[in-house]
Amino acid sequence: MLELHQLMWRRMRADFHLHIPRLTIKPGITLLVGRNGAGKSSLLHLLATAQFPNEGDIRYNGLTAARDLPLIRSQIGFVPTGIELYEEMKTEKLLHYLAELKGGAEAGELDRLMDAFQLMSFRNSRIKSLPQGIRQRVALAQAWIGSPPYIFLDEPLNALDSIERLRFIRFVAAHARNRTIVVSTHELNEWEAWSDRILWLDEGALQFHGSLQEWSSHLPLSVWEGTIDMPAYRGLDPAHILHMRMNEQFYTVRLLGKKAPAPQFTEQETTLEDAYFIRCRNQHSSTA
Ligand SMILES: Nc1ncnc2c1ncn2[C@@H]1O[C@H](COP(=O)(O)OP(=O)(O)OP(=O)(O)O)[C@@H](O)[C@H]1O
Repeated sequence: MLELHQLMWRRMRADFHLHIPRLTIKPGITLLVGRNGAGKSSLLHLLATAQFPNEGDIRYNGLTAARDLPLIRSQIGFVPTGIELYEEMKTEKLLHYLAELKGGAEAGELDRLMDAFQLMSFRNSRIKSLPQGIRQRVALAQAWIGSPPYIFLDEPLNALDSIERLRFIRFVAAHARNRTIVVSTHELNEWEAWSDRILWLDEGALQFHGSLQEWSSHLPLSVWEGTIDMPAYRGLDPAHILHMRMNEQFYTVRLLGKKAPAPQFTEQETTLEDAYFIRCRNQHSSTA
């Protein structure tokens, strides 16, 4: 469990600060969402002790960086975006080296990780020769060395193909028990079936933290789907349209609204991404 108390961090030479008065992140998968520049990477760097807050602290099951930094770091797996790997090293050598830095791996652990991340056929390839998606898999695999109880992943699906994305999400979900995993992502729908909670940041401030069900409940707009002709389609507010598919002269539309735009529209289940659009719109219109 992670507890944040009066956390304040100011980015040097930038007009940005992250301020979270109080937050408890429980074990399971927490999705960290927000617009570009909201502070997701900043928060992950703080959680991973790659940065330290200017004020306040983070407790890792009661441990604090001020007293217990090496112990905390030994319990963290972190994948930042744009992670730099040792280009000249071969995959297996790199994982062994990183394992040594973390205090060593258990017998067979690196083979199991290379197997889980489909890296066996690249074990003797130099990092610099690997395609982007394979490098990302090496970056993801290293975070699990030592089976750490805290895992922080910054946009981990970047560069992975669809099959690898699903395989990775499944792997994370299978290893989420008794682990606190925080994943920054713009792919809410891909994580929807596998996650426990959402944490939404905007301009460095916490906007929401709760279950997926709470995230998608009590929203000011609903989601509707129906088929209409071109004149009716032209009358819709484009800002409310989520999807549109044209078949001959008719349009099948999925959109946001307080009520159905026409009688043939039916209310749809609100996905995590729909709820994100609704919440962002609502916040924007209330602050405009
Ligand atoms: N290297 C940097 N130098 C200066 N300012 C930066 C740097 N990286 C980020 N920032 C600024 O810090 C703030 C927070 O950025 P951060 O990267 O934490 O946001 P984010 O939510 O992760 O965004 P994204 O979704 O684009 O990755 C933003 O105002 C951003 O412009």
